[in-house]
Amino acid sequence: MMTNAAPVSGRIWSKRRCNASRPPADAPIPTTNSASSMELLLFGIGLGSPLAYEVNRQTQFYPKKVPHESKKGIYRNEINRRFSTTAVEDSGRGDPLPSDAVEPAPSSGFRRADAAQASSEPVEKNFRPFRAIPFESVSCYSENNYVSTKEGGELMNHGVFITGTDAGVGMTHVASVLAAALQRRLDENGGGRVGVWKPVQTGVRDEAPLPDSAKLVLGSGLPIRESETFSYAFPDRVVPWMAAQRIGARISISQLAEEGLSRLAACDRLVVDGAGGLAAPLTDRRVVADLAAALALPVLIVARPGIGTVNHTLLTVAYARGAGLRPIGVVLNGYRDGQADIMEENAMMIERFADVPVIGKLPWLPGAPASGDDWSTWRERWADVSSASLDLDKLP
Ligand SMILES: Nc1ncnc2c1ncn2[C@@H]1O[C@H](COP(=O)(O)OP(=O)(O)OP(=O)(O)O)[C@@H](O)[C@H]1O
Ligand SMILES: C[C@H](N)[C@H](N)CCCCCC(=O)O
Ligand SMILES: [Mg+2]
Repeated sequence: MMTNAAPVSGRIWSKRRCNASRPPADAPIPTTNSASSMELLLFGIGLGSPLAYEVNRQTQFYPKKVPHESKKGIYRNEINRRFSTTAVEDSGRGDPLPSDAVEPAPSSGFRRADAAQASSEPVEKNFRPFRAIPFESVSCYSENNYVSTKEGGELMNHGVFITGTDAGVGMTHVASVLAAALQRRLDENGGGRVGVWKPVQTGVRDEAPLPDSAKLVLGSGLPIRESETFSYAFPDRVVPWMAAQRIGARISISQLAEEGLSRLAACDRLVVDGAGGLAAPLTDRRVVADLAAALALPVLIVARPGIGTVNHTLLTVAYARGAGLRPIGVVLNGYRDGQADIMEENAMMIERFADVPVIGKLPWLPGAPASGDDWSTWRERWADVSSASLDLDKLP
């Protein structure tokens, strides 16, 4: 259940506070190995959960044991409560959407053992996800908030939602490169703060490669803590809805929208790293496009440079527009030797048929660090490449 009644004292994170809490420019960039122990206890603390969590010393934010039977919001990064302006009592399944978008919640939370029961529930036919969450409903999230819908509309001018034509096309890579480039440009023009946000990430495990939240921090070089960059993290590398369901959790779009608006207000530029692509399901009836629409953010589409990308990109642009989103650009990422000609042809066709500018053509730069080491060298190499390859003037 979500209670809208009392704003939580001290939860409103204004721009002023945001700047005040920003580490000094010469502070060491926090890495996954430098967060304090308090910052590591993200799950359960503050929720009164009796469960004790083993903190993963590698990624330092994900509990080693995922307590499937927990009813509290163990899958939600509670550090991000600072971005929440309303008191939230987590039901363990996330919260229903307001007004007519309210969906019938199952009588008990999904558990792994209940998967058969969950899948036997009636499936709504002809379901059109992004029609069900009109932008006006964003005002619900702002009721007790200093961000009004109108201001929220203006905020879209300084945020960008990164999506892609497929999983693995380089969305997180482009998001971190873009964040670094935007910060550099702000620094050269009187200062300001760029934020990065990963609303939902999957495949976060001890043995897995770095999670996207870590890549965003290490790849952008921004002086921010990884623990503050993501909201939901799930162990299985699958579609977010399924990843949540597998541990008996449910992603709350309304909480993410509220959090996103507060994050937008708290920095000068916000780069949001989506998940999977616009049509990737986040819940049983919401897809990534719904989140971008709730935030009213323009979308930047990351696509492959070679064969197949024209079709994938035009489909993504059409889907974005159908969802009421504004595609502001395409980045063709990872072209290799010998691919320049086909990439240029593809860029021309994408611009012609989709009427969206190709604002970046990023080469494949081998040698991305697999672990947390050597990122500063990698970033320096990328700074030169990306400043020549991205047209930031085409962004809001
Ligand atoms: N231009 C590039 N040069 C070199 N390596 C790259 C480039 N783009 C992406 N990569 C590498 O390719 C892999 C996939 O990129 P990335 O994680 O950004 O993809 P993604 O679209 O965010 O994937 P996911 O769907 O898993 O979130 C990463 O290991 C990343 O470092
Ligand atoms: C696991 C990966 N890192 C992404 N974040 C989520 C994958 C979404 C896949 C969407 C699909 O299967 O069409
Ligand atoms: Mg990614």
